[in-house]
Amino acid sequence: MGTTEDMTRYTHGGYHPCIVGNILHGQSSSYRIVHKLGFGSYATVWLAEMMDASKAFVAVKVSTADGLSAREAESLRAVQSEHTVTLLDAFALDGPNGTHSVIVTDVLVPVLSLLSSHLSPRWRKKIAYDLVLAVHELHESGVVHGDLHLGNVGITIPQLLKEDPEDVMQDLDSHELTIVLPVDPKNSTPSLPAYVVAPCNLARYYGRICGSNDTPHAKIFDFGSAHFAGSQPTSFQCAVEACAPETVLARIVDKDENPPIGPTADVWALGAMIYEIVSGSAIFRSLGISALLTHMASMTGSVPSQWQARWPNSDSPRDAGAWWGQRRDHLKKGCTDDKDTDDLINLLRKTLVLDPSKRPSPKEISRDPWFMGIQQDD
Ligand SMILES: Nc1ncnc2c1ncn2[C@@H]1O[C@H](COP(=O)(O)OP(=O)(O)OP(=O)(O)O)[C@@H](O)[C@H]1O
Repeated sequence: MGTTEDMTRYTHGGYHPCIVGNILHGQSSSYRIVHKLGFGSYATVWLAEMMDASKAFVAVKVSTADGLSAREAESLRAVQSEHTVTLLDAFALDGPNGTHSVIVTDVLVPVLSLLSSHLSPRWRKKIAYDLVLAVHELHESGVVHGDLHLGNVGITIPQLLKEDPEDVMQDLDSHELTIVLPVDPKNSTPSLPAYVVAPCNLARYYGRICGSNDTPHAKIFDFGSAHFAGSQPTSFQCAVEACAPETVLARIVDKDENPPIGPTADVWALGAMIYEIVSGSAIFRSLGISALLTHMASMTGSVPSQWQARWPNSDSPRDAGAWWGQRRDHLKKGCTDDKDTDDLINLLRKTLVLDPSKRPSPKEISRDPWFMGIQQDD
């Protein structure tokens, strides 16, 4: 993905042409757009100031006008917990490209933008623990996230509410704007914004005002693929680094365009996220989805009997102990000592199990010895 969204998506059914200074009128307040936070396939996300006495900063996610994100607010309402992004407002916005679902939430610092910096093992473990609790709470509410990966995890930044809004704006990067000027004036259309804005670097701001000594508090966002257990998501998304084997099998071998995604796929993703939080890199780095099955079998050692006929090279000999042994040093860099590393590998091998019915529940994961010490903080 580039640093700004794909311009061709500013069309009917696509992105809303937001620019800095726009005011959006919600149900509980109005919001003045002051900067860009990010963008995805289904939305642009903006830093906005509430236009009330609080002048609080919020994140405003303006979805594409294809209706695919219409259920995000509904799922979020069902799961509100301290480990999911806080829903502050939800409303519809009519514009030149159609009707967009808008949700307003608290501002989070994307965790991926922080992982490369020096972070203590305890910091990493606390993030992992928050995610386990998040998935437990989601499943208790009957909701499956359906697209869990570290790109959808952020750290809260309560300091943002305490700082003077003018100081915050001064401390954030200045706006990097690219003018949108069609070569042929006849192609000018209200579907396009006057300019596109590069997202601000919230991680740098966070590093400056919070530092890495703070105890982090992680939350999950992007509920665009969330659905009630037993139903289907409106859109299929699967991040290669956290996609469950049953989903890969259905997609690649059975050619199912919209495979069912259940709670156990969230648990697989949890294992993949914990690996990445500690080691700093994804468990199946730089692989395409079609290569995943072979690597998953090497990691686990064998393929469940019910899948053997459909799994590529299912009967090749494999040594899962050697697979984990090769990654031990890498994982140890994010752990406190040898025991901590061994406990982590035990937890990962218990969680990243091919057969979905044999994976532990998030509650069981939260009681794992690797989390001892962190559990007592809660
Ligand atoms: N609450 C938030 N606080 C800060 N930044 C956010 C917040 N929500 C989203 N973002 C930023 O905007 C980006 C896009 O958001 P999101 O993932 O919700 O959109 P999407 O279109 O549903 O994405 P995808 O293509 O992954 O489905 C995120 O990667 C993140 O950088």
